[in-house]
Amino acid sequence: MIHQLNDRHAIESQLKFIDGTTEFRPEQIVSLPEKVADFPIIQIENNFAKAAISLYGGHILSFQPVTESEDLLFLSENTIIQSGKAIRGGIPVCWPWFGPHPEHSDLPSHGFVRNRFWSVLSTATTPKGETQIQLRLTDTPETRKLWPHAWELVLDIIVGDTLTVGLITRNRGNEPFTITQALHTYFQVGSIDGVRILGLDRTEYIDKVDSGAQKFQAGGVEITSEVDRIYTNVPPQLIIDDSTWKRQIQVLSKGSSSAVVWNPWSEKAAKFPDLSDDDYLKFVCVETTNAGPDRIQVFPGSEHRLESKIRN
Ligand SMILES: O=P(O)(O)OC[C@H]1O[C@H](O)[C@H](O)[C@@H](O)[C@@H]1O
Repeated sequence: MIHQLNDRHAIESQLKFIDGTTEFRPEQIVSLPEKVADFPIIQIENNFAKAAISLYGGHILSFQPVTESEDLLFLSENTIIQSGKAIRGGIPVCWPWFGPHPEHSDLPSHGFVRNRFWSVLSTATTPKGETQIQLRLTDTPETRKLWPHAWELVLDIIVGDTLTVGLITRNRGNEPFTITQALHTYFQVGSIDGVRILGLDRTEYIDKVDSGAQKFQAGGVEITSEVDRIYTNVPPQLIIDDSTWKRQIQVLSKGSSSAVVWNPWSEKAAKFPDLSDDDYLKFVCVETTNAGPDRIQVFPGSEHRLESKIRN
């Protein structure tokens, strides 16, 4: 499979497929479905940045501009790469619902595309020399049991000095459907104590740690305990100000009016088998979403693009 992917989609000295089971943190691969012989990872290195993308989950694992000594994304050392399990870290794709299913608690949290293998639609070099990758996923009889709609998802990724991630939802059925979703980015930080998220001052949020109470943000967001919030009517630019590593990461969103900020803090993190006990100090999730009241209706034959641009 890796061989075929490289034959069709590799770009010389810029993009290649490697086998995650042997070449990318193989100790984290726990089990794979029998018919999948390997776990393909796209490795990108161009004049602007390095990145890694897993076809399992359509999941960006790493993005490090050449100007940076540390990856902008956090990926847990303890992540378990296993069929049916979501990868902890990077940019999970939550779709077609964010969080628990609104009616059926037995359905998977954050939808069902985090643990499916995406296919490669195209790879290309842009005129500027950035690398563009498009991944694709469509409905199957199995997904229609979970969500009875016909759809196509395209994950449109550009690796340059900025990482651009566009998640395009197309309705291929005969009726409109409504989605919530997230590009659930785990940002790596020097230490959570030195982090302030800027751009959310004077916005309202739903506090999931306080039974969904509606609250008002005053000033930058500092994280000193468990935080799980859906901010509504957010501006298109947020900044993660990291005083420990003296860097600011910008997050620019389109097709979204909400953002989720999440850190599980110590007690909850200790219960996650795929996080080590002190990992909560090393990341903050600032997620580009359509969540809470920010729901998107997609009509037959039309599409919606959720976009997040990340740069330092
Ligand atoms: O553990 P996961 O299913 O990946 O979810 C991780 C977190 O994602 C989001 O940030 C939600 O707001 C949280 O409530 C959830 O705990």
